[in-house]
Amino acid sequence: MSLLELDDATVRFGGHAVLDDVDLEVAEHEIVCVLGPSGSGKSTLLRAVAGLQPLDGGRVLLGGADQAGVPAHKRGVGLMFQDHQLFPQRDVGQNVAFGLRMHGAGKHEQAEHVRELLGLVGLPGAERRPVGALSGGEQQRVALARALAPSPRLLMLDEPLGQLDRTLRERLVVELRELFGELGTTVLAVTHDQGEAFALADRVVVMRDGRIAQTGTPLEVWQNPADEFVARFLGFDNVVEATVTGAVADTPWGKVPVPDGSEQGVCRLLVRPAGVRLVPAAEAQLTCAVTARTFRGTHVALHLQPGDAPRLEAACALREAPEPGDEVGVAFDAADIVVLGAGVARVTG
Ligand SMILES: Nc1ncnc2c1ncn2[C@@H]1O[C@H](COP(=O)(O)OP(=O)(O)OP(=O)(O)O)[C@@H](O)[C@H]1O
Repeated sequence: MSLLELDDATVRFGGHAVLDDVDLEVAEHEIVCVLGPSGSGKSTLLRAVAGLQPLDGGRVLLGGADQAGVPAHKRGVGLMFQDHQLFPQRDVGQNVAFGLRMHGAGKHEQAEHVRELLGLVGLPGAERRPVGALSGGEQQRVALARALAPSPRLLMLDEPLGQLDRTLRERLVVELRELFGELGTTVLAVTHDQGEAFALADRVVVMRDGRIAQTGTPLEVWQNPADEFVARFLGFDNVVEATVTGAVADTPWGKVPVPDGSEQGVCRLLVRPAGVRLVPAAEAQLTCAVTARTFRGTHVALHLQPGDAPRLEAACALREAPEPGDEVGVAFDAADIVVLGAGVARVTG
């Protein structure tokens, strides 16, 4: 049975549905990340589950029980917000113990549990440190320990690493995943950063205008974005109109191969940058001018201009990367080409 179930959940503000008939299930021990542009309804979804936002329609069930009328503090869910909301005048230990005191734990029991939690989040012995003297990453860990303290059956994180710098975020996200795995915590997190969602989640849910645009494992969503909106949200820009006949699509870039079993007819087509290969002129399907190249650490991103057809983004190894102004030959790989489902292209925020 699912630990959390949303059943046609709807929230309206001023007549506009900010959550629009949302169905979602989160299994016990699962880590689900809700991803979407600003304003797509991610925080509203969390608030509705937490009991901080009443529903205008549908149901939220926790452990199979309808939560209608159940106040936030009786739902057994933990919430951690972006801005940590620690109590600045209290020390680390008092902050972490806050939720325990609310649950009536004794002093000794509290101290023992706080010690354990601070060890878990990588801040052993930090009980007496003033919160104001901690770095952003340390504050984040304290906020996490505080949210975990009452052992919530569901932990909800709203942009948990939003304010931290990139290196710290990348490290913490790995630590969080390990920690949740060890503890068997069920997690529903929201973020607008796909890297964070993909690194943290067992399953991602992409939201658009209050609705779920796609759900799947990070790999499924990355490999097969459901539509143009999801593809563009993930940062893919090589999307054009095409007509698929058999194993070939007619595109503004010429004929490109598509995977076996692709839907036939007029469609939107995604060519992932990895599917644009630089080849010698004799093998080229298309000739392009290199207009820009950006070093991305693991690869080089190239902007290619093929005559008057739409610009193409390609990815290649540093040692093979041509210079801006060079002419290159291009061939396409079916494995990195996706026939997208119908969906109107628009990414906000
Ligand atoms: N209390 C409210 N009253 C009126 N409108 C609201 C209220 N709360 C949220 N909204 C609107 O609902 C929409 C969704 O907001 P929500 O905060 O859920 O989006 P989000 O995806 O979490 O965005 P962000 O990533 O910017 O936090 C936005 O258009 C927002 O302005």
